[in-house]
Amino acid sequence: MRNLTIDIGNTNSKVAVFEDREMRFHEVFPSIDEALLKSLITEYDVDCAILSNVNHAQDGLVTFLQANTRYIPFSVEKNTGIQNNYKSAGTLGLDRWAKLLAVHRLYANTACLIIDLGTCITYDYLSADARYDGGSISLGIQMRFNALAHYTGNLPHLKWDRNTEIPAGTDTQTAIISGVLQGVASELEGFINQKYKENDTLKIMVTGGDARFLLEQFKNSIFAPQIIHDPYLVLKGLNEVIAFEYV
Ligand SMILES: Nc1ncnc2c1ncn2[C@@H]1O[C@H](COP(=O)(O)OP(=O)(O)OP(=O)(O)O)[C@@H](O)[C@H]1O
Ligand SMILES: CC(C)(CO)[C@@H](O)C(=O)NCCC(=O)O
Ligand SMILES: [K+]
Repeated sequence: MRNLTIDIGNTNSKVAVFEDREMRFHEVFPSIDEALLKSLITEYDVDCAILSNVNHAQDGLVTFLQANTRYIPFSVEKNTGIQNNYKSAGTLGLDRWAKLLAVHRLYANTACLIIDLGTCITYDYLSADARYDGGSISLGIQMRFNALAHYTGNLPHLKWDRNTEIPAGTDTQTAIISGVLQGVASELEGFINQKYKENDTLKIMVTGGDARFLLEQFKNSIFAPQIIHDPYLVLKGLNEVIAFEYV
């Protein structure tokens, strides 16, 4: 069975086609429209489709998928066996839920801290016995640069270059870069350490457009061997909903 999985984020949209659990196609787009979906559905002879959208609603896309595929509505009701204790399950981001479903399948019986460095940075912990009690939502890297410029009179707007090392703050420009990047690095270390102290065998699953920042910062840390980079966690989780029910 060929499944079209779609992850509409706040910056980019990610699309993948799976044949059962094998990924056949993957691409990142600034946005997606019916023409794009139509070409994918035809080219890959898609059977089922599933969508997570944490951006503004795009009802047209849903209507299109309903008409042209076997469309599977995604919600937290689609559950492969996680005990979900999030108190506002109805407002839990579906991208976060999809990642939990993915690690539940990929690393069953293993405690996982999922860190997504996207538009926002999110932290979600799934215990070895598949209990989810929630996590944290924090500002993304570029968003921090944007906010410093937006809420001040004197700070310039900097577009983050992903290759920059954390500088010493010796002038306005480097002071901002240092504050943002060292701030994120310290935050990541704090969240990881907190969980690592509870369980030093946990896996640290890293995803999102800025994942490489974490990989680079912690490549020599004690928990480096436990870090796993998986850019496709949301899409794999979406596919798992279909694979679990229909394969
Ligand atoms: N206007 C913007 N606001 C926030 N981040 C931006 C913006 N433009 C580019 N970015 C970059 O994109 C990153 C997030 O998007 P990216 O696609 O790389 O990750 P993502 O995991 O797909 O995010 P999302 O799923 O939230 O769209 C940001 O951290 C930043 O580096
Ligand atoms: C936190 C984001 C923006 C991360 O993409 C998304 O998961 C979302 O919109 N969540 C809704 C709030 C919540 O997860 O409780
Ligand atoms: K909002």
